[in-house]
Amino acid sequence: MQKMSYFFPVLCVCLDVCVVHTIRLSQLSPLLLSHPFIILWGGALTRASVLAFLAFTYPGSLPWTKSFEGLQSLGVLCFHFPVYATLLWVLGQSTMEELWGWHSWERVLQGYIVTVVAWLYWSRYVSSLLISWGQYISSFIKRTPSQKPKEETGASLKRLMGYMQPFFWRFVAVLILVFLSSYGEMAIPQYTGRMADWIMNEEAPDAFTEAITIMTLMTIASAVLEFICDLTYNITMSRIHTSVQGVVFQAVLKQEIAFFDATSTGELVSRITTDTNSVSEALSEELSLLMWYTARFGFLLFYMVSQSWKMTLLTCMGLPIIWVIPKLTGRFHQTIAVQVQESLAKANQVATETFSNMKTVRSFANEDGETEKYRLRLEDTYALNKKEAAAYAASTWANSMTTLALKVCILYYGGTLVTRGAVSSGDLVSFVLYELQFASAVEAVMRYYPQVKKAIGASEKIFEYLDRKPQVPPDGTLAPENLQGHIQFKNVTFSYNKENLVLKNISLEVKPGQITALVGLNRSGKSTCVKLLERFYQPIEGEILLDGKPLNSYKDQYLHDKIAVVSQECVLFARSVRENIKYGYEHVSDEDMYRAANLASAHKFIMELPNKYDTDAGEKGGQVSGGQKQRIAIARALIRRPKVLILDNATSDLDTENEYQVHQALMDQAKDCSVLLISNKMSVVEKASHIIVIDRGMVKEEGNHEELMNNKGLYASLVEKQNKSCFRNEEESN
Ligand SMILES: Nc1ncnc2c1ncn2[C@@H]1O[C@H](COP(=O)(O)OP(=O)(O)OP(=O)(O)O)[C@@H](O)[C@H]1O
Repeated sequence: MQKMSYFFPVLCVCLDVCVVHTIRLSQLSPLLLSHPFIILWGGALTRASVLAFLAFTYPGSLPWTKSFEGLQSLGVLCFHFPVYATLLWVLGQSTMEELWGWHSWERVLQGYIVTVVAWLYWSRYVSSLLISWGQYISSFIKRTPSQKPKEETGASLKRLMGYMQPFFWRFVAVLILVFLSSYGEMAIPQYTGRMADWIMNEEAPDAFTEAITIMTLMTIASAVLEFICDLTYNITMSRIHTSVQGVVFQAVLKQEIAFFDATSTGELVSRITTDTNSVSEALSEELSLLMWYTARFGFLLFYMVSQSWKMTLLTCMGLPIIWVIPKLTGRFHQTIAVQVQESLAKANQVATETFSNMKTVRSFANEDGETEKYRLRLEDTYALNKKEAAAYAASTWANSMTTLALKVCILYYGGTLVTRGAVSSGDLVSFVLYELQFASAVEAVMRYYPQVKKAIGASEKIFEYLDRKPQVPPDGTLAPENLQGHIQFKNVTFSYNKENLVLKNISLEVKPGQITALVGLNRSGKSTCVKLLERFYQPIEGEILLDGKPLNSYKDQYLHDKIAVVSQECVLFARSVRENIKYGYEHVSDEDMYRAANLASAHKFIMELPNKYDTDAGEKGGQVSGGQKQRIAIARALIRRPKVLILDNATSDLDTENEYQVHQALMDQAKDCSVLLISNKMSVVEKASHIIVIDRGMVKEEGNHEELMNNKGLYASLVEKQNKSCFRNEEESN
C-alpha cells in the first residue's frame, strides 16, 4: 500500500497531463474538438480520482494536494515544451500541409497564433507551478490550523472595519491601485489580439510597434502599481493585527477569575495567538487576492463583452455552475473544518497541559500515559482530516470540471464564429486570453470569498472575548488616602457552582493593628474567604465591609494595592528577583525593595545569589528553592506597604528559624496594618491576637489561644493532634 501510494498519484498525474495536453492539441485539431465532452470528462474524472486517492492516502495533509497541483503543472509544462518547440520548428517547414492537412498559409498563421496563445497559457502553468509549490513549502513552515467558520459574518465584518477605520485613506489608495493595476493587466490579451490581426492582415508595420510598446509600458506600470499596493496593504494589515492582538489580550485580562477557572490556558493562548494570526493572515493574503481578482473579473467582463457579446453570454452561462457547485461542496468542507478545528484544540490542550506539568508527569512516570492520551486525540483529528481532505478533493474537482467545460465550449463556438467571419481571428485570440483569465478570476473569487468569509467568521471568536462583560460588578470609586484595614464579613454565604455552599452565613472581623488567624480542617473554606476579599468572586448573600464600606465601593486597583496576599503556591514570573519583588510597583526605589526583602528575611539569601537581585527567579530557569520563593513573594507583598496583609500558608515551606524570623518581622509590620493569617501550624497560629476557627464553611469558635484551649473545642483538639504528631516525629527521629 505504501509503495502504491507513490506509484498511483504519479500514474494519475501522467494520465491527467495527457488529457490536459490533448485539450491543448484540440485547439489545433478540429477532429479532437468534435469530442470535447469525452476529453472534458476524462480530464475531470482523472483529476478527481487523483485527488480522492490523495485525500484518503494522506488525510490531513492538504500540502500533498498542493504538491499534486505543482506536480501536475510540472508535468504539463514538460509536455508542452517539446511539443510546442517542435510545432514552432514544423511551422517553418514546407511539409506543414502534409503534416496537419491544412490547405493555406492563412491556416498556418492561425495555427501560429493559437500556438502563441498556448505558450501564454503555458506561462500560466509556470506561475501556477511556482505558486502551488510556494504554498506547499510555506504550509510546512507555517502549519496553522484552519479556523472555525461561523455563519453570521456581517456583524464581525463591521467590527473589523472599525479597526480599519484609522487607515481609511490607505484603503482607498489601495483600492485605486488595485483598479489601475488590473486595468494595466488587460494590455496583454488586448494587444496580442491586435498583433494577431496585424499578422493576418499585414497592416502597417507601425501598428505592430505601437501595440508592442503600449503592451510593454502597461505591463510594467501594472507590475509597479501592484508592488506598491501589496506593500501598503500588508503593512497596514500587520498594524491592524498587532492592535487587535493587544486589545484581545487586554480584554482577557479583565475577565473575572471564575472565567479563568473555566477556560484552559491553552485555549486562551490559542485565541490570542493562533486565532488572531489566522484571521489576520487570511485578511492579509486572501482578502488582498479577492480584491485583485474581483477587479480583474470586472475588467475582463467589460473587455469580453466589447470583443463578442455572444461568446461572453456563452461564458456567463457557465458561471452559475462555477458558482453553485463549489458553493455546495464548500459548505460541506466548512462544516468538517469546524470539527477538525475543535478536535485539534482538544489535542493541543493535552499537549499544553502535559508540557506545563512536565515535572508531575515525570514524577509519576506517566509519559506513556500522556503520549497515549495525545495519540487518541490525534486519531480523532485524523479521522476528521480524512473527511476534510475528501471534501477538499470534491470541491476542487467541481471547480476544475466546470472551468474545463467552459474552455472547450468557448473554443468550439469561437472557432465557428471565425469561420463565419462574425469575429476576427485577433478578436478570438483576445477573447480566448480574456476567457482564460476570466475563468481563473471566477475560480479565484469563488475560492477566496469563502476563505475571507471564514476568516471573518473566525474573528467572531476573538470578538467573543472583547464583548464578554466580566461577571464581577463594576468596581467603585472609593480610594481614601487613609485606610485602617478593618474587615468585616457579615452573614456571607458563597458557592463556586451554585450547588455546594462553601461558606454558610459566615460573620467574622479582622481588626487593624493586630494579627487575626483563620484555622480549620482542609476544605473548610479558609482560602475562599481570602478569594472573596480579593474580589475574585462575589458572595451569594451577605456583605464584606472594609472600614465600614462595602468592598465593591472601592476602586479595584486601589483595593489590590491595599490588600496584599501571599499564598502557599506562590508563583514567580520567569524574570529577575528585582522584577518579581517590584511586580506592579516598578516605580518603587531600591531602598524600599531592600526594606521589604529584609522584612521577609529574603535580603540575605538574595545577596548570595550569583547575580543578586538580577538573578532569574522564574520557574524554568529559576535558581531559588521553594522556601526562598515564598520569601520573595512575601517581599513582593510587603513592598506595597499594604493595609491588609493576608498570609495563606505563606510560610509553609520555610524552616523553623526562617519562619520565626519572618513572623517576628510581621508582628512589627502588623502595627501598621491588619494581618490575616491562615496556617496549619498551630505553633504559628497561637501567637495571633484573635483566632477564628472555621468548620465546613461555618465559624465554630473564636478567641485567643488560651480562651480556645480552655474551651476544649475543635481548636483544642487540632492543637492536641498536632502536638501528638510532633512528639511522635521527634521520637522517631531520636
Ligand atoms: N475554584 C474553585 N472552584 C470550585 N470549587 C472550589 C474552588 N476553589 C475551592 N473550591 C472548593 O471549595 C471548598 C473550600 O476550599 P478552600 O480552598 O477555601 O478550603 P481551605 O480551608 O482553604 O482548604 P486548605 O486548608 O486545604 O487550603 C473545597 O471543597 C474546594 O474543593
